[in-house]
Amino acid sequence: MSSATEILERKPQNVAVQTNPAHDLHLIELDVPEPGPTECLIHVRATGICGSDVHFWKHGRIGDMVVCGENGLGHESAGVVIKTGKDVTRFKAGDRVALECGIPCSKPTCYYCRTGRYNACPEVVFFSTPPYHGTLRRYHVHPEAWLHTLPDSLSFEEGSLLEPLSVALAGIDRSNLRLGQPLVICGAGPIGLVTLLAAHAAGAAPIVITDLDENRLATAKKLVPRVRTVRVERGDEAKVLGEKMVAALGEEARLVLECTGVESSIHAAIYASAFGASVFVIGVGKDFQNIPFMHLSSKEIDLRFQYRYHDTYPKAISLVTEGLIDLKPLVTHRFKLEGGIQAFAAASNPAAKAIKVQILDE
Ligand SMILES: NC(=O)c1ccc[n+]([C@@H]2O[C@H](COP(=O)([O-])OP(=O)(O)OC[C@H]3O[C@@H](n4cnc5c(N)ncnc54)[C@H](O)[C@@H]3O)[C@@H](O)[C@H]2O)c1
Ligand SMILES: OC[C@H](O)C(O)[C@@H](O)CO
Ligand SMILES: [Zn+2]
Ligand SMILES: [Zn+2]
Repeated sequence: MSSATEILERKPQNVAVQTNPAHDLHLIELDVPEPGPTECLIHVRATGICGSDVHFWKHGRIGDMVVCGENGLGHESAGVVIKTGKDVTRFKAGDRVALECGIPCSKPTCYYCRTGRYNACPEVVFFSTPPYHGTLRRYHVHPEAWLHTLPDSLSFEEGSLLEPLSVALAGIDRSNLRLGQPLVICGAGPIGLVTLLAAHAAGAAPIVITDLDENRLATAKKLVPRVRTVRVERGDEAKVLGEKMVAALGEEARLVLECTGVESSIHAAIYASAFGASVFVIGVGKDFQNIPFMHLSSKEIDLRFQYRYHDTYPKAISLVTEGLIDLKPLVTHRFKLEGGIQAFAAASNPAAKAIKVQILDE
């Protein structure tokens, strides 16, 4: 028996981490699914916890994506193919893969799929976004088309971190960041930090990063020593905070990558911006937010947004394998699959000082 299929004998329990409308985060044991003709059965070896997983658990919704029943979490995953459907051509048992978790319809009649902007597909199945289950489970069936070969030089953890890196790359790409461009990043959570790594690789200079949390700013400095940090105090007035960002950058910002989704941080980003600047919001937050409308208008500031990503995995894999981006230092906590509940406790408790929590299975 190959080592890939031996796992099913050794660990037949398909343990998964789920939430529900009662915010009851729990482990459950599911049947091992059979792959369809164009699907692969994956042994999920590493899954990172995303802020949105915590959100679906604690708040039961992100915008109009609402937890309505039992909902498996996790969409930052990498693993090993253990079985293939009869029509699968690119993978075999034993192959190491990163999972791209947004599965668009891919129909030629779908404008967004046909034109390549498949993150906008209205029929997308995004694993872990209600009503679809997530990949935080031992065994998961995934369409062949949305698996990416994980080079041997990359660990499963790095494979799972390609997902938040994808978010950052999509934002950076659409923001038109240029070599030598001064940049402000708001928020030094995993998304802000991955954005920092990518912006550093892309040649932004100088770079300022903000956060409320001193520990996260210290992590930013460790990752990119040349970054300039601005500590935000709760209750800081947005205009004053904007001035602090300008002082740290040495000029008014022409581009801000906003990675918190918090209203006051978006305001500060706007006040830090020059005439004609772009404030590019990657963070997600409250359904309705106020904006300093006349300030945006009189300074012709573009307020733009990013929703997930398309075509970023191959780029993300190249950037990591070529040594331009090192994702490994982002992982601060590791748990076994059976410790999934404790993993979520660490990811959601600021006192644990976690950046990226990983759930691993051998
Ligand atoms: N657009 C997308 O497709 C996409 C994809 C993934 C995640 N996200 C979103 O990106 C955001 C960041 O994700 P994350 O995993 O880094 O979340 P996180 O909550 O771990 O990090 C957010 C950081 O922002 C900091 N922060 C909060 N208020 C602040 C303020 N006023 N000023 C400066 N910093 C402040 C927090 O201290 C924290 O370090 C979240 O809203 C997440 O849901 C968006
Ligand atoms: O990384 C992808 C994000 O977490 C998802 O888009 C989530 O915010 C909503 O489904
Ligand atoms: Zn996510
Ligand atoms: Zn489509």
